[in-house]
Amino acid sequence: MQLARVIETSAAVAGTSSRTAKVAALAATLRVAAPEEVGVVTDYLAGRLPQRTVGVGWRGLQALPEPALESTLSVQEVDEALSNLQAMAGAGSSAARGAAVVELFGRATESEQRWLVGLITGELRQGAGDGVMLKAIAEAAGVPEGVVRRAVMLAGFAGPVAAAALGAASGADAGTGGGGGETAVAALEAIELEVGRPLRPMLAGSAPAVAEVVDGATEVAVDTKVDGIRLQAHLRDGSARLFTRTLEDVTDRMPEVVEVLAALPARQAVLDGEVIALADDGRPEPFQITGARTASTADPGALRVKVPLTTFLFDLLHLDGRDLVDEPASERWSALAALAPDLLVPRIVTDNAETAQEFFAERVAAGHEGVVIKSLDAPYAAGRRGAGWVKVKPRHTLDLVVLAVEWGSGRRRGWLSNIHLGARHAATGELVMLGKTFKGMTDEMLAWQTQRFLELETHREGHVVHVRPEQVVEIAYDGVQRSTRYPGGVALRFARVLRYRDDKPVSEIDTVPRLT
Ligand SMILES: Nc1ncnc2c1ncn2[C@@H]1O[C@H](COP(=O)(O)OP(=O)(O)OP(=O)(O)O)[C@@H](O)[C@H]1O
Repeated sequence: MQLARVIETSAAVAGTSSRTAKVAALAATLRVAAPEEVGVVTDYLAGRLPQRTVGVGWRGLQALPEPALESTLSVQEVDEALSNLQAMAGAGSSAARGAAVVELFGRATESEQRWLVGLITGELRQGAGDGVMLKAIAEAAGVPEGVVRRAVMLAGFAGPVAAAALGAASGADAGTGGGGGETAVAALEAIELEVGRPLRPMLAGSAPAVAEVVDGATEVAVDTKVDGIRLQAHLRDGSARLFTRTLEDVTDRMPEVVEVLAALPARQAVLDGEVIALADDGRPEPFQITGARTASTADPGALRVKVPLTTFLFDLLHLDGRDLVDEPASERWSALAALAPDLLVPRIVTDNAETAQEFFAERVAAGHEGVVIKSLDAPYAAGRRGAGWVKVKPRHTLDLVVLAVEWGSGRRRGWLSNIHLGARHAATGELVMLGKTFKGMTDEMLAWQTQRFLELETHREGHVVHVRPEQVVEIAYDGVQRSTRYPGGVALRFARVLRYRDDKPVSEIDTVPRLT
């Protein structure tokens, strides 16, 4: 497939707010991609680089060669060129890398150059969110969406799943007319959990109060919500590999966590949990401390002494040859409790709303973020924030993205201060401004954000610095009010900054909240 076709589809998806039209455009393109390239095409349309990084950043893409006049690049050629670049990232000289960039970009037209820069720097804004992509794969391969969702959970990414589904469908479709669906289902069902390969983590829905979830009739687990970093651990024969919520391998950063987990009495296991820095008295450190520790790749030997991490586990997805994802939560917990009794997240099981409320209050008083209330019979399911896990926190918060920032005045002269906040539109995936805030920032934060946002600057309008929408910020607010000023029709009441988040990609920020 020509790269131009992918770019055309990407523009069509970004250009419509209709979910159905987005799905149709994506499915039509996936259908005509050759089996060996459909995985890469899917990744590109999701704005994801299959190589994840290629050792070339924004700066390395500033001075590009003259664009080609005619479009000739194929998806496969681009993929090969990017794989070569990645291989050079470790070994090759920067001159050789520069030459490879010039060679690839010299063959690209102007719009292809622009699009490739977006792909490589991770800033393509094309509106092909996860849900839309899953639906498109299901439609193109003629299989139920649930089967695709499960395969993506287990494989971690949509690309390989599309390759399996559509590779199988195209093989079987020839002449049989419609037989592709069944073959594709079989191909998708053959995708299994693999110890060592990260799978998508289960996420939580949210509720404003414990009493709305605990109804007095059904027993549920009420877990402490530990405010650290999500961690998925894969144990194999005495070694452990650690992955973040976004499936990044962070094994080398957390030797003390590796040691604790590798010592568990299992040959093979996949564990889900949270790591956090605790103070000497056992109270959680502010999130910034855990965040800085886990983001740092510098000297883990020294960091583990200065800011040791404590591991809390809350789920077990595989144990010694047995997949547990489809088992009820209570079974998974029992197996986890037998395997790692000293690492369990503190929890109670109750059907009583008052008991749950007391536990919630006690956990919050102990410095934790809140609770996650879990159905005892739900399977482990990623991809949809459902009723299986519901989080309750003591205040309203949203994870938003910074769209622009204003130069401060008075005491804040010289600092970038008032940030413009964007949420994602639930239907279109576009970023929508919800308001501004300069509240809640410490001097340290002001200094940090001034530097950070100057790095992300795209252009200026008067005292407003527009930035690439990459920095996620957690905001506390008192309510949502109607607004004619902002395009989403709503604005946040008394928004204030809690912290900047680097552990969450912009694709997962919150959607525009409803009026409260
Ligand atoms: N006991 C627990 N069970 C499940 N998740 C927990 C638990 N303690 C802490 N967490 C964290 O809470 C998150 C669940 O909330 P959610 O799925 O909404 O993720 P999130 O969007 O990162 O939310 P938040 O910003 O509230 O942490 C998990 O990703 C995990 O990192």
